[in-house]
Amino acid sequence: MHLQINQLNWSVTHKAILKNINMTVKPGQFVGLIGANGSGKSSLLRCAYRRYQPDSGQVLLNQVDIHTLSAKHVAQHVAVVLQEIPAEFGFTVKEVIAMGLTPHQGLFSKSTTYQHRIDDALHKVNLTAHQNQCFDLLSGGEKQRCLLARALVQQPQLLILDEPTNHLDIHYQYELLDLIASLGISVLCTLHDLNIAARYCDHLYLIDDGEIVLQGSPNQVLTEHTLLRYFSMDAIVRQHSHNNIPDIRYIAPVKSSATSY
Ligand SMILES: Nc1ncnc2c1ncn2[C@@H]1O[C@H](COP(=O)(O)OP(=O)(O)OP(=O)(O)O)[C@@H](O)[C@H]1O
Repeated sequence: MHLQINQLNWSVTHKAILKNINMTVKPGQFVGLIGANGSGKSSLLRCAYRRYQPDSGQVLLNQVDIHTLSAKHVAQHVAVVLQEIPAEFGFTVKEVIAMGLTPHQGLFSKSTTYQHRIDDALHKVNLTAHQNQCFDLLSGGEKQRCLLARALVQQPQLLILDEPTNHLDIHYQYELLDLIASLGISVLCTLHDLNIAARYCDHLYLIDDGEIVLQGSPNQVLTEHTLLRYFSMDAIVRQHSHNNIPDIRYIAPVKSSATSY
């Protein structure tokens, strides 16, 4: 799926949050959106999956304006995993995952395909043993994996993820991103861990105060200069010898007006 964002602006109570955003996610591309806290990453994702209506500009899915498409049509092609984990669901893990099939109901309900998709997603996120447990009783990381499984059963062509590694231990951070990368679908994903962004993303967009200020390959974007200027971090950036991607070693935060104690 091809996602194109053109000259998008979005504001809240006259405060501009997103300013003239241009962005492309090509079919099969894993695109990372990085930036400091409050820079506009989640807001941009919300515009991308049509939760927010921009003041101006366009979000195009395969060249069609997303706001001319039905919610059901969008949900059949785009799956979203957010940072916020629902507090009180009252459903079992399996039931939560089955909710991902709602946009396809009628096509798959009660069929073996329906069951197979759920079983496959449970297996992929290693939650088969928890399938009949109440979602509310899962750990934070297990909830995160369950919500990813709910997105996987949708079999989306575009996956939008807001900090998918939140709550995950280091093993599951890598395992889940390996899984997402192996799907071969278009991915737009916010990430705070820049070494993980370097490893998994084909292309990065760096947002600062609502504006895209840099874009390119991880090697082009993740430089010592970028880390100092946009993240106020002194760091040494080398290249991994085996895969040529940036390897960031942080030294110390640089005190700025935003980080005065
Ligand atoms: N609905 C809203 N009403 C008012 N302000 C908002 C709203 N949504 C976002 N903002 C503001 O827009 C700015 C960007 O917020 P956003 O959540 O997009 O940042 P972010 O880059 O995702 O941050 P973080 O890394 O901390 O998750 C923040 O200053 C936030 O307070």
